[in-house]
Amino acid sequence: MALSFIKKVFTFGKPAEEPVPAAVERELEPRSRDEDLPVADDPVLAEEMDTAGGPAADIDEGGVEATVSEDDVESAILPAADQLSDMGVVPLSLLEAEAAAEAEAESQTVAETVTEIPASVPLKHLPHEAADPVETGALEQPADLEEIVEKLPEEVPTEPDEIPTEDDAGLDSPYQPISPPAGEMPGRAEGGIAPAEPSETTVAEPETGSPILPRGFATGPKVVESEPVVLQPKLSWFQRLRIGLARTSSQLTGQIAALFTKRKLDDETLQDLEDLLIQADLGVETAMRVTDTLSSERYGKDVTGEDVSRIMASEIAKVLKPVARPLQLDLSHKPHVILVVGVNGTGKTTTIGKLAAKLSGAGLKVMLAAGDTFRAAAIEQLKIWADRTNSEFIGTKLGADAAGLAYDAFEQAKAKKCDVLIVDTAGRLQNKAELMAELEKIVRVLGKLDPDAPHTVLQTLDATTGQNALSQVEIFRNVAGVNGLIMTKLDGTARGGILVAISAKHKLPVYFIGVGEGVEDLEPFEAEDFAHAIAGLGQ
Ligand SMILES: Nc1nc2c(ncn2[C@@H]2O[C@H](COP(=O)(O)OP(=O)(O)OP(=O)(O)O)[C@@H](O)[C@H]2O)c(=O)[nH]1
Repeated sequence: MALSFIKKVFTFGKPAEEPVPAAVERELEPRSRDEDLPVADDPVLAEEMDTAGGPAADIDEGGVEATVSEDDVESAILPAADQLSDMGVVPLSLLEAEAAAEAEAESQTVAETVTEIPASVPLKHLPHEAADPVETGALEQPADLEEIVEKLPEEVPTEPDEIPTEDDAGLDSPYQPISPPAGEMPGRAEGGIAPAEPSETTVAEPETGSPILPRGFATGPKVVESEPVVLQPKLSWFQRLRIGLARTSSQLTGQIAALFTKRKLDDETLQDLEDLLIQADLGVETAMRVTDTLSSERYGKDVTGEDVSRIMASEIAKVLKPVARPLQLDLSHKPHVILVVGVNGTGKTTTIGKLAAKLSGAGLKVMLAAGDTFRAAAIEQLKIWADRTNSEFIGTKLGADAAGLAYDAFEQAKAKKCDVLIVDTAGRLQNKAELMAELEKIVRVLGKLDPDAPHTVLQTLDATTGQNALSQVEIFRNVAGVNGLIMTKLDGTARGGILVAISAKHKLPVYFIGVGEGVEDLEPFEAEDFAHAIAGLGQ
């Protein structure tokens, strides 16, 4: 089963691409980066607190305290009993007597209510109406609810134990949510994360004699969830692709539909369509293919938006079919080295994690090498992916030489008999000559260990960058010998058409596409599916 999976996703055999030139001197001295990488600013919140002084002590002007008797004090503070009722104040003794009378009345009402319930009804089935003291009149319905709400304390004290912590978050995502400190937890009213409310089913206090358990454990019988868990139906890959490309396709088809409302196909409409397709990043070549085919089939006739979408899907598929190829793993090389390159934030590390999940899930031994030595977070992120995917991991200290790390990684992967070594690299803009030279060096160093290594040089492209992706491919291809592409972030962009333009221009294999941040959001690139999804058609 594992082998058939690998065959589906990857193809074994010698890669079709030219081997990377090798035999260049090894240069492994440590170096530091002189390029500024973007850093996130931490917002600082400050709160000022005012303290008000109390009133000054009652001391006479001469600084001598006045002497008064106890009786004087009492008469000065407490008015006479007959004056109290005029002031709307009831002496404490009267309040106590009233409270006692109320309590007696209440217990009588409850007793009456209980006698109305048939003895045969089990307690848990007691009708709410009968037991509700408001309904039964045992408690008076408050006359003015707002008045009561006003009297409630403004802030409900938060138990530290109720606040979810990083430990509670689980490892479903490689990015761990960071809980704010207890004092900064946003309240439910603000729409943020509210501290968990104590549930009736939680055992609040240990029974007498039972051990005190660590936080997160409870004693008592197994708690049954009160609400059934509703499982979301699993979407097919094509459905996920359609959803991911929805912004691209809805914009494109909406504009096409508007163009072809009650219009016969003439030169002007064809020109408008060509402009529209170019603006949608599909590229001049593909735009002209679509208009030529449409013109030869329907010139002078009525045309609907759907007619255009069908022809567009068919022409896009013709461009994409030659590049939709599986990633060839040559397992006669152990390890098969995949070097992952690309501009900052294009999804290199995430894609490596997704690839490692597929490969190790199919039974291959994988090693991940943290060649992005500029960002501590990138090293940590890759380590998390390695742990999640049961892959071997090799990293080095921040600022160390990336080519040296690649060299060590190759030797370790070989010693550990890994099938695949995937080397992450720091993101770099294609116009930064020095950083691009570092990539060249990584390729040279790997080539000293195996003349064919790196066997695959994968470039990740962020679909949201649009036209800029075209020049990214051009330069990375020249410097690092890119021989395969993965396009990420096709979800949430209206610029998915750029993949068609890149395929038409560079004709490099497109192995996978990413339509989300989850581990399952990377799939082999299928030309027909992609063409249909982008044209807003069914499979
Ligand atoms: N929506 C979406 N987000 C993605 C996809 N692939 C990656 N991302 C997100 O893009 C962001 C950057 O991804 P990384 O994997 O860190 O990118 P990188 O190229 O390694 O970044 P650098 O190390 O800075 O060069 C992260 O938030 C990822 O979760 C995708 O297919 N769809």
